[in-house]
Amino acid sequence: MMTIEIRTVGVLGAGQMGSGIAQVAATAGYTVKLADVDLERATKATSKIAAMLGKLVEKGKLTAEAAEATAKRLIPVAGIADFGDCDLVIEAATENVDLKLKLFAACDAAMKPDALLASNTSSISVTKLAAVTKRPGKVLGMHFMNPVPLMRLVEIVKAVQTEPETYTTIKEAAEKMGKTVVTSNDAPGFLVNRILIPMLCEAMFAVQEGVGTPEDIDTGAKLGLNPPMGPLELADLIGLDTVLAIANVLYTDIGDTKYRAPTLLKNLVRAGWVGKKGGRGFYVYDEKGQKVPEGFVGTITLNRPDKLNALNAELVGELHRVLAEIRRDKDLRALIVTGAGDKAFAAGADIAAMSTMTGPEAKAFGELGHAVGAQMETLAIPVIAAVNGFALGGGCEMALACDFIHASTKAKFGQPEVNLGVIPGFGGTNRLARRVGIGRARELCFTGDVIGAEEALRIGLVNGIHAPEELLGKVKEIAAKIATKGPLAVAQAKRVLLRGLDVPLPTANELEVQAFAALFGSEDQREGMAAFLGKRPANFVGR
Ligand SMILES: CCCCCCCCCCCCCC(=O)CC(=O)SCCNC(=O)CCNC(=O)[C@H](O)C(C)(C)COP(=O)(O)OP(=O)(O)OC[C@H]1O[C@@H](n2cnc3c(N)ncnc32)[C@H](O)[C@@H]1OP(=O)(O)O
Ligand SMILES: NC(=O)C1=CN([C@@H]2O[C@H](COP(=O)(O)OP(=O)(O)OC[C@H]3O[C@@H](n4cnc5c(N)ncnc54)[C@H](O)[C@@H]3O)[C@@H](O)[C@H]2O)C=CC1
Repeated sequence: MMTIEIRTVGVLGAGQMGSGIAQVAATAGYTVKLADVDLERATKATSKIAAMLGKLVEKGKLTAEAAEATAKRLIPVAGIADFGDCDLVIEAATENVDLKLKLFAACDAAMKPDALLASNTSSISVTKLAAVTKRPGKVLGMHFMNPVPLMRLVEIVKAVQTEPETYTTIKEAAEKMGKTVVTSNDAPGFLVNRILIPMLCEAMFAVQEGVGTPEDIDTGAKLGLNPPMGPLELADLIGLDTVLAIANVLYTDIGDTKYRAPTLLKNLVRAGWVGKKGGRGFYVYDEKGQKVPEGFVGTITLNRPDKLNALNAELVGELHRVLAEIRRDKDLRALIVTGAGDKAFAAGADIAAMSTMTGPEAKAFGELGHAVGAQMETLAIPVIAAVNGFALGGGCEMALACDFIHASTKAKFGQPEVNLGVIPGFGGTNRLARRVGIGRARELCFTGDVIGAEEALRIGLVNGIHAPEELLGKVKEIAAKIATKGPLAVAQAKRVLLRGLDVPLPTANELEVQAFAALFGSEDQREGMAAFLGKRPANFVGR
């Protein structure tokens, strides 16, 4: 029986696997139609693939002409209805049996009768998928490995119904994409995941039972068994939702409790911590997908929400103590300050407590506030204010003592002390003037006006504004990014930027050059430059 010649390939699902499959198929010379839940996602993925091809050109691994020709062969489409002229469709949507059954039926209806239909599923029965189509003989599994452009294997899974010609044609297509093929019959997990997933789950059980930390388990596996990644790093890369889905298929279809998923895995997925693609799993990742060691970012929450986190002696004294502890912590690389509740960062110094103060008492309180501000400014690590609501009076001043501020769109800022017959006593005059300029600082301090987040952004009081529910996540991302940089370098940058504000420019430049030179010879300087030259991420130790 003649089989179809493959010229146009449809890829359904433009996530990490679908994008990789589209890239290798287009590189192999196929015209590729890429679809996801909508055209926007498919277009975004296509642009990402084009950027990836650009990087290969920069690295000399692909010619500019080849990259351009490959990018031209990639066409984002709105959905399955556009697969009518495809000779092969490879489904790479989320690992969910009901979804895949639905997508297979829809693809079958849209595709021409002689076209082939493959699934990149990691575990779901291909026989079951074939059975919902009118072309069961033309269906099979085409299981690529992650990351697709780098991994050489494709596991072809024969459904019970798969015709020999379908297998041969797909094997040739996989080989044209530069892959080596192994063949599996249709059984839960096929060959590779039957072996891999129990191993990943066993590593998770070890964490769950407190046998070892994720870091020790991964290091043990890497150095003791020699795979390029540890099992928990690999689980994060695959996607914990995908690992859970595969584990569930193995457990349900084989029926042996040894395949059950660990509660820890279920909980991480419930929390939305699905691994590298979601920014957090067993490890935390920055937006470039680089691992951020945990424990490097600390958070202080001003916690008196019933009084809008107003600063009383107890709260400020506690802050003083905690900051002193943080100064001694050699592991922290960034600190976030935020307010409890959804209404305030801090609505100022406690007015009830201040109302009975004498001049000398007020002086002592002001000095305590300034001591806290100086503690934050002179910490070696950056301090970021996540302003989630009112930041008035002492609250605004506390945010100003942080290195920079991000705010929720609901945040409000002001120095309303003149309404109480006093002036800011915690740095609100001078730090505000340095942040937004003397004219704006004067106006805010003289009028007591309260401004919204947009205006605060416009005048440079805050660096960014975010939806309230996204604020802390965004600030954590920034802090996590800082935590991946050289801690000594960040500390020197913070020191020079602060001290340089108060001295003439030539002196500030001298400070800079001294700090620049002082970093040479540090382990971090050697590591940072060696990592760049070795084309690998740097692993800074803060020495
Ligand atoms: C003991 C002294 C402190 C020692 C620490 C040292 C710190 C550093 C010393 C430096 C001294 C100088 C600091 C400084 O620059 C001076 C100031 O900060 S003066 C204060 C400036 N802030 C304000 O004027 C804001 C006052 N608050 C408001 O205007 C409103 O609360 C606000 C518009 C923010 C919100 O209004 P609304 O939504 O209607 O909420 P409520 O008003 O009902 O507030 C709920 C609850 O919280 C209490 N509260 C709010 N702000 C303060 C405050 N600053 N002090 C004390 N209590 C506050 C409010 O009274 C309500 O409490 P209930 O018990 O429910 O009535
Ligand atoms: N992540 C991995 O390491 C590997 C995953 N696989 C398999 O590849 C498939 C995809 O996995 P990933 O790319 O990792 O997941 P992913 O979460 O990165 O991508 C899934 C994509 O499917 C899309 N999608 C969901 N519903 C859809 C619908 N109705 N129509 C069109 N698109 C839809 C999503 O929008 C998303 O872009 C799964 O079957 C998985 O088991 C196979 C090998 C390795």
